[in-house]
Amino acid sequence: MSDVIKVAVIGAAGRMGATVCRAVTDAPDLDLVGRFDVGDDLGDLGGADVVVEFSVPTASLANVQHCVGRGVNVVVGTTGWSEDKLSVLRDSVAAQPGTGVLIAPNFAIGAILMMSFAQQAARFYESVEVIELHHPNKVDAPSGTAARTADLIGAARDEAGLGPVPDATTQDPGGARGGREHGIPVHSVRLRGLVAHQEVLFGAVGEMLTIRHDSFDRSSFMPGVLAGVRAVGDHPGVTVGLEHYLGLA
Ligand SMILES: NC(=O)C1=CN([C@@H]2O[C@H](COP(=O)(O)OP(=O)(O)OC[C@H]3O[C@@H](n4cnc5c(N)ncnc54)[C@H](O)[C@@H]3O)[C@@H](O)[C@H]2O)C=CC1
Ligand SMILES: O=C(O)C1=N[C@H](C(=O)O)C[C@H](O)C1
Repeated sequence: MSDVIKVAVIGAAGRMGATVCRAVTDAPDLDLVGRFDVGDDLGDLGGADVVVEFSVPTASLANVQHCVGRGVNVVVGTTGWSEDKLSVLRDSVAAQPGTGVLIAPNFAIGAILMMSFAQQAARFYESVEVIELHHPNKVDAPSGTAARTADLIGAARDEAGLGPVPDATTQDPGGARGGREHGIPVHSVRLRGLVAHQEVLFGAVGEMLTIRHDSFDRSSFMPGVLAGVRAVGDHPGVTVGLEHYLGLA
């Protein structure tokens, strides 16, 4: 049984945490050794080799630092990782050489492909907008996936020398044009019945390209989470995006 990976979950009582606990329990090569949620003492993390962290943006950095401080690898799904937070985390990880942290804004394979396709398409289109649609219990907007998608598109546009997206709006008292991430308009919809969905709309003269991904169930994230758990030990340092483990980046 020496190949079995011991896994603990932080945020275990949440929608994602509970789904991860079931997926880990069902995987023959993984052993669920700890479930932690708000207020719990993380202590020695139940002796885990790998921790999966799905909590809230305000708590995630401290939770991940607790794990890293003990040399435990972490797979992080929680959103809200600003450059400032990442920089603090990189310093903590540098003090624990060999420890790996994977931060993935989205673990669904189709969502990773959607971001990759959008990055590829970005330089060919003058106009682009991102629409993300989620369940109404989501606390953050825009979604981590939308922010990441806009960043990738914005960087590709910068590299291609494209200017700002065309937009003649001068009157928008209610914020109908949405927010901006890396200069890209991003719109957040919250609707009962939805799980996690995103459309990227590209426009050029006489044509439009739509790239859409839908997660209808949280099971869609589990193959990516488990792939991260199995591989994080082979990727020391901080990695942002599961695409780096999948040969897509
Ligand atoms: N990367 C991905 O593929 C995905 C990421 N997410 C992200 O995961 C996060 C969690 O999403 P959900 O499970 O839907 O939320 P949720 O609200 O159902 O669960 C969050 C859990 O974290 C717990 N929590 C709060 N503070 C904590 C702390 N200090 N320490 C430990 N646990 C704490 C809560 O009690 C709750 O049980 C969000 O940031 C969401 O955007 C969600 C789905 C997929
Ligand atoms: O809160 C969610 O549900 C999700 N959060 C992630 C995000 O913010 O991008 C991933 C997925 O969209 C589901």
